[in-house]
Amino acid sequence: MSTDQQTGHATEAGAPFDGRAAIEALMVAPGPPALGSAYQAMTEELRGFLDVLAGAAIDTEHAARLRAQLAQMTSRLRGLEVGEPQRLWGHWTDRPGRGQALIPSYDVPKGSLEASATVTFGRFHVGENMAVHGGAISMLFDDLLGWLLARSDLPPSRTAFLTTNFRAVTPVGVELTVHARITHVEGRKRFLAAELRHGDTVCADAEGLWVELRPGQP
Ligand SMILES: CCCCCCCCCC(=O)SCCNC(=O)CCNC(=O)[C@H](O)C(C)(C)COP(=O)(O)OP(=O)(O)OC[C@H]1O[C@@H](n2cnc3c(N)ncnc32)[C@H](O)[C@@H]1OP(=O)(O)O
Repeated sequence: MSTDQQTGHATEAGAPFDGRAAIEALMVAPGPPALGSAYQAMTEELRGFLDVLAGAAIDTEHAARLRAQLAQMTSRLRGLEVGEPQRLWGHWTDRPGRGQALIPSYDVPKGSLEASATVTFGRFHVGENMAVHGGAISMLFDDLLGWLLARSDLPPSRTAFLTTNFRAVTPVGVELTVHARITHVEGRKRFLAAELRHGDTVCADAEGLWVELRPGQP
């Protein structure tokens, strides 16, 4: 057994990284519940920080002070860096948001072919003119549909394509509804669709293909 230098995953000597096994391993919480609660609270605080920072008009002195504080935190964390399978970020698969701040938190039930959830974008995700950035919306769809599949009984898969249509401006700071569904499965191919609404207004929708990973496929 050796360690993949890039990902930190344990591999049989000379064997390639196995993406399917890595996704399956993620279905177990990476630590005890107390750490999960603390980590989830920390990522929620981070989301709040990024939203306030993205909306704040700070002065030069404030920016310099913040930079110094962030640099201090970064250097404290440097010594704690681990490989991909050991990291905690995004791996709290037993909790809404999974302990990450890339996209807003949402929750979908396990084992279903479709799900609805609520989600609120903050100012960190603003593109311009108080509209949510289109890339953030696509990222939400990719994550949500991938997560719906990960929580289904189907074997692990990966996004092959994702097409997003932006139908109306997506507002920031208000609760939105998102609906995701697995529309059909053909062999290794899973076709999915999603819709993001603000009240009765469809803000965006998406269609995508996920392809089941073969055992041993990266
Ligand atoms: C804890 C979990 C957290 C979940 C939430 C997080 C979600 C985040 C999700 C991601 O960000 S995933 C990262 C973004 N995606 C990638 O990096 C994928 C990169 N691409 C690949 O790895 C491969 O291209 C892929 C696995 C998708 C497919 O390669 P394969 O070699 O397995 O597919 P193959 O060529 O055997 O094709 C299988 C079928 O799919 C079809 N196909 C593959 N790619 C396609 C494509 N792009 N468009 C249309 N069809 C496609 C292909 O034509 C064929 O159809 P048929 O069986 O009918 O002949």
